[in-house]
Amino acid sequence: MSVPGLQLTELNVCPSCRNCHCPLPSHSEQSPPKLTNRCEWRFEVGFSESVEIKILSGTAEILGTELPLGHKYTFIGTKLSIYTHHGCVLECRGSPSVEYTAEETPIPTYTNLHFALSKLRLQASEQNSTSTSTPPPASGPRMMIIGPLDAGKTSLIKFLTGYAIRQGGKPCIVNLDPREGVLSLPGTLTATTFSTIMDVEEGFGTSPTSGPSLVPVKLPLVYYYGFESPEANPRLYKKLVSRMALAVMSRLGEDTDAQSSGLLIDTPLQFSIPQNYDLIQHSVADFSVTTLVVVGSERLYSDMLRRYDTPTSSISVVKIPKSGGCVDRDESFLKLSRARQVKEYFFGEPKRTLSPYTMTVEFSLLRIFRLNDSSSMSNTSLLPGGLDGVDLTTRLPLLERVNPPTAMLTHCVLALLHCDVDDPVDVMAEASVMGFVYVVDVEEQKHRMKILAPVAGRLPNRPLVVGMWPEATGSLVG
Ligand SMILES: Nc1ncnc2c1ncn2[C@@H]1O[C@H](COP(=O)(O)OP(=O)(O)OP(=O)(O)O)[C@@H](O)[C@H]1O
Repeated sequence: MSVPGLQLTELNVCPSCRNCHCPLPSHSEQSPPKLTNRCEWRFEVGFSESVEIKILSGTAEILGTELPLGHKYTFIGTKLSIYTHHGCVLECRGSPSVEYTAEETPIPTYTNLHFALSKLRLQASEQNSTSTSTPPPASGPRMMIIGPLDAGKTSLIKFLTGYAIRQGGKPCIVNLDPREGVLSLPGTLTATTFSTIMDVEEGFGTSPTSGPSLVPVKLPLVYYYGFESPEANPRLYKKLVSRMALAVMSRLGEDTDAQSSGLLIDTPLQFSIPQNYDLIQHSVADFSVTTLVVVGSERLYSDMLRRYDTPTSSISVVKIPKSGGCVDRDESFLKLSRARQVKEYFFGEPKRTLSPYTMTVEFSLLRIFRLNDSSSMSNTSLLPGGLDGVDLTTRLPLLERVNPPTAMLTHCVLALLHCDVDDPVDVMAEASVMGFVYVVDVEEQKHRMKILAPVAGRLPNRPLVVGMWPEATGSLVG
């Protein structure tokens, strides 16, 4: 039971000395969990708890990132595992809501996949070092991971990224899943070149902020999609994927190391649904994918084999089992996780607090656009124009001006785009993102709104776009 207002939670009573009222942490300190070789210690931590973990001896890693001895890691609102190749002893302070040791783990399979990719990287690198042509002729593996919901796609990407970095690689991570933001907010598609260690407490790490960080920050290229699923607006989704592929390819062409390290592409669960296989086709073509990895679905694997494992295709299709540690995340967990991502973008996290800046802006100085949801036009055959077989969704503009802004925007996140306010809406929709602002309040009567921005200064004269994802959060201010 907690005390209202003080957010104090009841002390966990130690099971070994029922009445002593000592919190579990001190006891877990006395008997630290010991892991034998090739074991995973899986744990889950709620959003109202925190767990501190330290490796006391041996070797251990979290999704491919090695944990140094004696460093304290703090986890809040997460579901993870610590794996050891050779055994380790760890200290755990706090009480995870779930924790157990698993001897059956897919990590050796992940490791084999890493070494297969590593061989391809080495071949590309050797070829590039002997060639003088620009751009470098050989590319490392371009791998796309597909699979159903919570199959462990993102975890496998993190693992392969961690191992590639440990071998001195510079893989480019492309996130095509708008449900979760990688180094950005949910609702975005991103591409980031990773050459330094990931922050295991934060998932992939942190993007540039105005605060100091122990782990080197990464600079992502961000596009705003603004919906939860690619099915909500397939036209915009495909445009952004093509735009991103173009930018990524030209970036890799300028960097031989990144070119040899190749791509790791994460995809949303909708790719695994048969009626959306054209999304796989589109992304495979745009990114010139060479390896398609299917996680946790026999049917999807067999469908992909039929499509891509043909004598004329140069794509290899690989099957990877779903990890027993993958947990279904319920909607409330995911919602809290998204709200935390938005809050951390503006206010930082306990180890690195940020000071956002609140400003009041007149409506006349703002150009706000709303993304159109083309799924609302799916019944076009019932409309007069739909009878001639023309898809009316292609006639719907991608963006629509919100003028004047209404109270509906309160507590929404707006993306500030890298383009001109007078550009055509189709150009705007494909522009990359400069940053995000949060609408604190809309004063309709006074024709102005209060905005929270991550840095101080005048809002640039650029278009602001609002979508449906991430959904409006509760108030971040006050
Ligand atoms: N070995 C493991 N031990 C503990 N938790 C794990 C393990 N592998 C994955 N998880 C957790 O399971 C959840 C689902 O995994 P992950 O995000 O990798 O799946 P996904 O297929 O990318 O999901 P989505 O379909 O939502 O994109 C995550 O919370 C992840 O941290």
